[in-house]
Amino acid sequence: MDAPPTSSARRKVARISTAGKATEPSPDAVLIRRTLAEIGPVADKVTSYFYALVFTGHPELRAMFPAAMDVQRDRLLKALLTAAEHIDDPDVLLPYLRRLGTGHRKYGTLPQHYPAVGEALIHALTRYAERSWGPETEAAWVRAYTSISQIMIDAAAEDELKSPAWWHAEVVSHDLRTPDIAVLTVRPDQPYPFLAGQYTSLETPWWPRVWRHYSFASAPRQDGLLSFHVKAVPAGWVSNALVRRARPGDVLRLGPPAGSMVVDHSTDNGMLCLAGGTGIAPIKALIEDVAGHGERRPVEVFFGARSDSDLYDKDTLLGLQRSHPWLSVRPVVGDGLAGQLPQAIGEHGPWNSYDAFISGPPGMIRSGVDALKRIGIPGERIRHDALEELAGVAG
Ligand SMILES: NC(=O)C1=CN([C@@H]2O[C@H](COP(=O)(O)OP(=O)(O)OC[C@H]3O[C@@H](n4cnc5c(N)ncnc54)[C@H](O)[C@@H]3O)[C@@H](O)[C@H]2O)C=CC1
Repeated sequence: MDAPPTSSARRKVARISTAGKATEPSPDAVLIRRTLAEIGPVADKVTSYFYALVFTGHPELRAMFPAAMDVQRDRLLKALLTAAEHIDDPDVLLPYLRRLGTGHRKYGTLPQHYPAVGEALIHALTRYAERSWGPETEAAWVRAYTSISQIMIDAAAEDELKSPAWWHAEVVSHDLRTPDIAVLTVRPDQPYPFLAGQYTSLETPWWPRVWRHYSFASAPRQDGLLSFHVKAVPAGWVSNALVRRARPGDVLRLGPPAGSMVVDHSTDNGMLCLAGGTGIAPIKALIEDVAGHGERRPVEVFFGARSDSDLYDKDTLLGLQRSHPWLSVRPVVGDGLAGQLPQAIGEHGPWNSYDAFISGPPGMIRSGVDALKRIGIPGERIRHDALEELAGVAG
């Protein structure tokens, strides 16, 4: 996914970030952050105004967004503001924007749509960042948006040469494991290359243009089938449709794979995996990946669930444990994985030569990262999906 940047993208970021090489932020970054600080408290108003400007100025763009603009509502604006905030940091910015650019292909985004969005952004900021706004600030934002949009456009154009904008995928099985959790297996209409531990975006036929992220629950398979573990969450458009409505024969759409919570096969470090609820799905994929590579590195899984019935995939995991002597799976049942986890991990180990993988609700990921750092695993050896992406997982 995060292929090396094109030379034109590299040039652009190099230009905007020259001053950022030092520890001091560049003058543009200072102005941009001042604007962001000013609009922070009125973010909701900025968001409504921004979308109203986009849709009234360019009604043809409305059809690219879902009918109900709840979660989707502030995604685009938030992504642009996040990118602007990191304008000095090409290491973060480039992979982020390239993913955003390729991910936007499934919405039907074209290069000619970007100026309309840029104009709305500048107008919304002019209105709501009155105190910090002026010609210099405006010029900094125009430069930032020009670079941001060009990187996204370039990434989409490059991706177009090698991948479809989306895949159709037919549901081939639907297994209701608990009243709220289903395991779905789908067959994509074209080969779908991905790595174990990654996730995709998924749209159901019942709620057009409402996309949610789901991790693959298996490593890539010979037969090309993909599987997902889905929990229906209250008011979740996509999750309820997938759990309660989807049946074999229904056709979903999938976006491109994303995520960097993948196995580094260049080491034989042990792997410490923490999973909460349906967060076990990508961990199961990682286990299959290690097994498929014929490796014998220790893999230790702590699988947290609120109750025994939420350990819906325990039998599969215990089956894997029986076949693989290097694998150990420990269910941790209770309300506070956060409270129990440090103790559970502390009873085992030492973990200093392990890489860590965390998957589950955002709160669990946050407290899991803290717990792992406390037992001495450095941040760069802890992998998890981006929390802002997970905000769109549930639902
Ligand atoms: N790649 C990933 O990271 C994936 C993440 N998910 C996310 O996993 C979640 C699964 O939901 P459920 O099965 O309902 O999980 P859940 O709410 O039942 O929680 C699962 C476990 O996490 C613990 N936990 C929950 N919140 C916590 C917090 N704030 N601090 C510490 N521990 C906490 C619970 O005690 C329980 O042991 C969803 O939010 C889904 O979006 C699902 C699949 C993949």
